[in-house]
Amino acid sequence: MDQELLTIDALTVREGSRDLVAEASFSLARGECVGLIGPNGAGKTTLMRAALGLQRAQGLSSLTLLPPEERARQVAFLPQNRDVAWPVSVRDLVSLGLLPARGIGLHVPQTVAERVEAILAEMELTALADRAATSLSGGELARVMMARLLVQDTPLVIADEPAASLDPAQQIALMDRLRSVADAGRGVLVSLHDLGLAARYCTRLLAMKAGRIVADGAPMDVLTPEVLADVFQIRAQMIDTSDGLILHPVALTGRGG
Ligand SMILES: Nc1ncnc2c1ncn2[C@@H]1O[C@H](COP(=O)(O)OP(=O)(O)OP(=O)(O)O)[C@@H](O)[C@H]1O
Repeated sequence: MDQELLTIDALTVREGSRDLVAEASFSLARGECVGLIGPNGAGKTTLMRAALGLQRAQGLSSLTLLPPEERARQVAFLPQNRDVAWPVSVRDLVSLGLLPARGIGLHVPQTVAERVEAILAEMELTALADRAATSLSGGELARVMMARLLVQDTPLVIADEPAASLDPAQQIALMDRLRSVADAGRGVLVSLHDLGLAARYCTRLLAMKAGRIVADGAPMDVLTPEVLADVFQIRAQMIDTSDGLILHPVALTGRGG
């Protein structure tokens, strides 16, 4: 079985005279939960979209070599923009994730319906299944979008800031789920702003600064004082506990600095 789920080679996204993503290269193998970290505007979303073929780029992404139907079976994507334009029910919204599997039409095959109910239950969304998605709170909608992502059961999952707007318990549940996707032999690429979650749950981190991947490795090898200062302009207190690494960011200077 091919272990590589994604290969990116010298991927570059140019806008005018600026490289939003500059010569990004990495591979992602089965079993990996790769956290993409970096400050606002570093290029994380642009890199993910270019890797998926949603944004024009130079260089190689193995996903863009696949025909559209095969790409849809290979990768599921959670975009940062979670706007829902119509008052579609939660159940239907999650079911839409399976469009490549079920085809367009009103008829939902029994196996697809069962899978949707199972993921709704797993994500504690059964009670909300008949609610209009437009009536949900931000955190509830984030969980629905996660359910729509996970229902697809693709070898590769790409999620852009899935932890945004979730409460602490839901953030932990989300990261547990993403990690178990990787532990089951699939692969995850996830952008995160919470460096503590990234350190505890990711098997590997990619740090981006101004469009470039400037560090790639195990969390402890990436979250060094040098990288934290250079990429994030912070330092951090790190405590190794039985619950995993606790990382508390503080400013380089000033209060707490
Ligand atoms: N179409 C565009 N034209 C010009 N600049 C763009 C375009 N799209 C994105 N950018 C710029 O590219 C940079 C990278 O944006 P991107 O959304 O990839 O960053 P990010 O790391 O995901 O940031 P955040 O953490 O804030 O979501 C930003 O400075 C953004 O303003």
